[in-house]
Amino acid sequence: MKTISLLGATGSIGTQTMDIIREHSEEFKLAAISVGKNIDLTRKIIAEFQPELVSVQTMADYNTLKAEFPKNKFTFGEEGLIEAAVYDKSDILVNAVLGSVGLNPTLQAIECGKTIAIANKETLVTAGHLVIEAAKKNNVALLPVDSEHSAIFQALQGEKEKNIERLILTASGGSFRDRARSELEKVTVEEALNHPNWSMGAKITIDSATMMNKGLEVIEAHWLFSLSYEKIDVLLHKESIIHSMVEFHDTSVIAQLGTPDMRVPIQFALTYPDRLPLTTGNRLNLAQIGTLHFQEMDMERFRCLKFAYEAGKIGGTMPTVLNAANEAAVAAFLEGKIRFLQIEDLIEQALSAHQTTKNPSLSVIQEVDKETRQFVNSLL
Ligand SMILES: NC(=O)C1=CN([C@@H]2O[C@H](COP(=O)(O)OP(=O)(O)OC[C@H]3O[C@@H](n4cnc5c(N)ncnc54)[C@H](OP(=O)(O)O)[C@@H]3O)[C@@H](O)[C@H]2O)C=CC1
Ligand SMILES: CC(=O)[C@@H](O)[C@H](O)COP(=O)(O)O
Ligand SMILES: [Mn+2]
Repeated sequence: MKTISLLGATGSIGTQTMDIIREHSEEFKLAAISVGKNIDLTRKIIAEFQPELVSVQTMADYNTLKAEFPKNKFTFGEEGLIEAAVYDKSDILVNAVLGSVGLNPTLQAIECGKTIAIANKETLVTAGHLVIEAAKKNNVALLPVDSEHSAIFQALQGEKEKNIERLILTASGGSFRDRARSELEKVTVEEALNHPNWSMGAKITIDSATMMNKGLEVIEAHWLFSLSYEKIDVLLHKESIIHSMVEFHDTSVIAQLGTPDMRVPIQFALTYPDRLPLTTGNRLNLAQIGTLHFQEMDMERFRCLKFAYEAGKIGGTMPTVLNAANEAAVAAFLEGKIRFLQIEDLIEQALSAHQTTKNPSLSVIQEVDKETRQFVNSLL
C-alpha cells in the first residue's frame, strides 16, 4: 500500500489523482491533502477518502471544517501546505498545487525523503537548481506527472543520458493556434479557456494559449533531465497524441503516444516502475487517427516561448521572474484587468527590469518572486 500526500486535491490534477486512488484503492491510500477555496469539494473528499490531515488556506475555513469533522486533523496557510507535504504517514507527495507556492513544501518533503510526483511545474521553473540539488542530496526520486515529461521519462527507461541527441516537446498550440497575432488583440478569457485537446485548470490553459506553458516545460525538462537548452526542442503537434519524443545520437527516435488523458501520467508516476491497468481509459486506435499534424514553432508568433528559453539560459533568478510575472499577469487576465497580449508585455517588462542573481538561495528566490509580483501588479 502506498500512502499519499496530495497538494491541490480540489484541482484538475488533484481530482484526477483521486480517480486513480479510487480505481486502485487496494494500492493507494490518501493520508493528507491540501486545498484552496473549494470547501464544498473538500467536504466530499473528506467524506469519501478520510484523509487524516487536511490543509486549508484560511483560518476561517480551518475553524469551519474542524467543527464539521472532529475526527480529522486540520491545518492552514503556507505552513499547512508544508505539514501536508511532510505528513509522516505519507510515502509519496503528489504536488498538484498551482504556482510557486509549491516550492517550499516540495523542498521540505524532499528533506523528509519522500518520493515526489510533480505536476506543479512552477516549482521547478522558479527554483529548479534547489529542487534537483535537494533530491540528489536526499536520494529522492522526482517522478514527472506533466504529460510531456512523463512521455520523455517513459522513453528514457533503460537508456543512457550520454546517448541523448535531443528532447522534442510537443505542443498543441493552444486555444489560438489557428489565429494570427493580429487576431489576438480582442480575444476573451472564455475563448482563451477553450483548449482544443485537454481539460485543465484555468491558469495552465491560458499558459497553453500564450505558449508559456511550453516555455515552462522547456525549463522543467532542463532540470528533470539535466540537458542544456540547446538540446530541448519544441514541435507543434495539433492532436496531442504524441506526448513527446527523445532522439538518440544513433538517429533513433522514441515517442510515447496516447489519448489526451492526464490520468495516464498521474498513474504511471504513482505505480512506477510498474504499471496498472486503467480500465476507465480511452485506448488509442491509430487506424482512426488518420494523419498527425506537425509544424516547426514560430518564435515570433509565440513570444512567451522565446522569453522562457532566454530566461532559462540566463539562469539564476531570471526563471523566477519569468514564472512570477507570468503567474501575476495570467491572474490579471483571468480577472479581466488586462487584455490577452498584455500578458507577454508584462512578462517582457519584468524580465528587462531584472538583473539576475546566480545560484540564488531559497530566501532570495522567495524575495524575487514577491518583488516581481509587486512590480507586475504596479503596472496594472
Ligand atoms: N491540469 C492539467 O492537466 C495539468 C496541470 N499541470 C500542472 O499541475 C499544477 C496544477 O494544475 P491544475 O490542476 O490544472 O490547477 P487547478 O487550478 O485546477 O488546481 C490547483 C489546485 O491548487 C489549489 N490552489 C491554488 N492556489 C493555491 C494557493 N495559493 N494555496 C493553496 N492551494 C492553492 C487549488 O485549490 P482550489 O481549487 O480549492 O481553490 C487546487 O486544488 C500546475 O502547476 C499545472 O501547471 C501539469 C500538466 C497538466
Ligand atoms: C496535459 C499537459 O501536460 C499540459 O501541459 C498540456 O500538454 C498542455 O499542452 P499544450 O501546452 O501543448 O497545449
Ligand atoms: Mn504538459
